[in-house]
Amino acid sequence: MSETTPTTPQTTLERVRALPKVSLHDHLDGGLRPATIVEIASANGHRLPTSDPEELRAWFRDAADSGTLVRYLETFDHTIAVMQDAESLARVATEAVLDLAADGVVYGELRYAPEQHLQGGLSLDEVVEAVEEGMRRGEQQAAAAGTPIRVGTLVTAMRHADRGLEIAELALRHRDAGVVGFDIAGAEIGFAPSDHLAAFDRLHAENFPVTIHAGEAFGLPSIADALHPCGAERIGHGVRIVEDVSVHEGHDEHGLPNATLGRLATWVRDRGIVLELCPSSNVQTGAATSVAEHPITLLKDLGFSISVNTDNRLMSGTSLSREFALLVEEAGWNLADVERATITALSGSFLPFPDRVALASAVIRPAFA
Ligand SMILES: O=c1[nH]cnc2c1ncn2[C@@H]1O[C@H](CO)[C@@H](O)[C@H]1O
Ligand SMILES: [Zn+2]
Repeated sequence: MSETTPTTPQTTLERVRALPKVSLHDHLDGGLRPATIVEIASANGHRLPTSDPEELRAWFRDAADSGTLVRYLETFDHTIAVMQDAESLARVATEAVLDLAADGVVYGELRYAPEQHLQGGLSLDEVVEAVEEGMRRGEQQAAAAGTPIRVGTLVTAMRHADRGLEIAELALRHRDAGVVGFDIAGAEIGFAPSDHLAAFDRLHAENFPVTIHAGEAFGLPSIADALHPCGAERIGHGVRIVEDVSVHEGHDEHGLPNATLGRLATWVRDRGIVLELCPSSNVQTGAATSVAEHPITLLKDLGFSISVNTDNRLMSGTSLSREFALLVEEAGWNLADVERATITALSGSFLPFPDRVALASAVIRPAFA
């Protein structure tokens, strides 16, 4: 950050917000506006911890600050409860697109698990149709507001449930209508990616891209399982790949940390597997101690393909700009690091290749130049 005026956290945040960014890992049901939750809950009778939007915003952040993934995930009961009819699903999707666009995101992938939105009588296909409708509306409104954004959705299956293949088929049915990829999420310990191998095999037989949450609450075996039998194109989180990296004293001739990589970490780095890292979320679930000490900075310095993400903007009280600003303020990142992570995210995205090239050359490169 080379300028004569001193940089403060606020100015860093504003500078990063003005730059075009790419978001790969953002849960639709983890990013609702508190006022929207209050409004829909009062209409559908769902009881919330508080009906004051600002108190509710704080409640989510505090409750998610729990130290374990399982307790962090309990907070989703209150967002999922207000996403059970077509109108609410479309509204939440539109607002998510507008909120990303206002934060300077120019391409985003939003994920959610359709199987969690059936309590009001919708079918799986109706859930996906409502979300896609809301996404298109969001894109149109963002363009009209002068903050153009393109979004794709990732259809997620819950790893503890037994519907992987059915959800994979659902994703395939909507692949030309906005669904760009497939994911599995939920509690990681005890629920291996290969429990859903039939889904991943089916998707790969149809040349459909997959990302898998792995290496967040469980370690290297989870990442290896996601990559090899399951063939994930990207890894959701993957932060615990650092358990296969030993750091030694000192630095090499380029000023980079001396480290030895195990076979799995070598594979992930050398194949350029894009990791969807989510610093603040990891601090809340206990996967990292702080943003300053988050392994993302070591992984960046060692040449891993890292992207920066929010995971759940509501639960972490964050935005993509804020995640980058924290890395700049607390972990020594500069704007070249922000640009590199943005280009990496774009390269790993499930957008068609010519669209990625166009976005990089017409929007991202010029803004950082
Ligand atoms: O960081 C995470 N790790 C694992 N699962 C998650 C994370 N964030 C959200 N979800 C889960 O994904 C579902 C669909 O969006 C959410 O309902 C939540 O249960
Ligand atoms: Zn996630």
